[in-house]
Amino acid sequence: MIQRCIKCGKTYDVDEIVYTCECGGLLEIVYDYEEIKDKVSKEKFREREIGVWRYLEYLPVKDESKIVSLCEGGTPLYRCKNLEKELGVKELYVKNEGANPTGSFKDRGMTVGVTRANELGVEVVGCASTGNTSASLAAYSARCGKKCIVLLPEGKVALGKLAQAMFYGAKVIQIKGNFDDALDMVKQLAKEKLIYLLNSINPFRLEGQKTIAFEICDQLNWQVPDRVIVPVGNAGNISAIWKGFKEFEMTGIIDKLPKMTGIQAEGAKPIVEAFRKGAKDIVPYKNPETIATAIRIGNPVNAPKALDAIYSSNGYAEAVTDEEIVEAQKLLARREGIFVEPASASSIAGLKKLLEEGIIDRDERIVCITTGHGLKDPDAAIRASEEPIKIECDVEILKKLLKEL
Ligand SMILES: Cc1ncc(COP(=O)(O)O)c(C=O)c1O
Ligand SMILES: N[C@@H](CCOP(=O)(O)O)C(=O)O
Repeated sequence: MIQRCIKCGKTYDVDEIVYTCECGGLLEIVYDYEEIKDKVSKEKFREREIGVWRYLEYLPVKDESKIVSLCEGGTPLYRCKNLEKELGVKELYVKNEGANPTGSFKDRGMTVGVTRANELGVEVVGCASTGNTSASLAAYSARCGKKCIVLLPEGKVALGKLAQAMFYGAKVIQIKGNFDDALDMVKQLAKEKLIYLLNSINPFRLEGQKTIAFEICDQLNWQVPDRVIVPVGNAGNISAIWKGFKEFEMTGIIDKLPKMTGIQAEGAKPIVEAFRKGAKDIVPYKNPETIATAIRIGNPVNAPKALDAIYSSNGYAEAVTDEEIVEAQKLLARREGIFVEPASASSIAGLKKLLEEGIIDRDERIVCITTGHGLKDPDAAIRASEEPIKIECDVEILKKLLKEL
């Protein structure tokens, strides 16, 4: 197992604390896949609880006694027949990552990233966040008694997420800037070795997130979807999921790969713009803006990995408006009973748009990833809903209202 630069190929020992290559390239964890192939089987996976650690052989952990877990992963993969009818698509699933312990997919990354911190014996962990990363890191660091500092863009973090980071006991710092500014600041702390950085620039964290791909295959009884649609912000998740599918293919668990499709918000879409030009690099947004605060990111650190996932898989990238996001959020709640936060609904909004544009074939087997729970952002949900009706304590009035249902 080594850390390898995706740009120049330089390798680093796994025990070295390094976030990017000296050439500036992103790092990834590379394993001996022949060795993994000999150790794993579909039957062996099934002997373990479903969740991140079912796929232990693919995870960068040397000392299992150091694992920090809150039973993450094992999230439901819902077949969505009502939406299939509504949108006119043959086979649609939603992988609901809001069902994780702190309500987002970040827990998959944190169980591995914080385990890594535990193995290294670091005392202070930190991150910049639009909310979910901080909630998750605060919980996992509490679980193993580490100090935690989180930097948030003031006034732009959904209430539920802020409450979580505060309540789990992290040192919460709000800055007068956006997420990208906050990330620059914590990167500096990490460079000076003052914190162990657990944003998705850390390749160990992404190893946990790739288990979304493993679980999708497992839950579909080892069939592979034609397409996976993912909301994109800092672009770690789509990159990690793609790595997961590739590793399952390399080790003989599956025999095909899905088209990776990334969805950004209209006001924060540097990856979509790069994709439209066929470029490998993005032009960052200085002032990203969207109701989906989780993906309000102008300079996604994992853009090179995400663009590679999209190009190599023959996938696609599209942007959706805030109105389309809210409409999709309601659709998912009202047709399927799945309540997600706005950023999560962008995968559904993107699906709808790409079907209408004829980019997605209606016969495809599709998995949309919904990344965070609806209760993370109660303000957004209330703003998008009708006011509750207020009445006197009179059952006759109530009966009249019942008839209007
Ligand atoms: C709910 C939610 N959805 C999507 C994203 C985007 O994921 P990524 O940054 O890995 O692209 C994030 C955070 O980044 C998030 O919190
Ligand atoms: N939406 C994210 C933004 C940070 O992304 P990360 O994957 O690099 O930690 C958040 O929840 O903070």
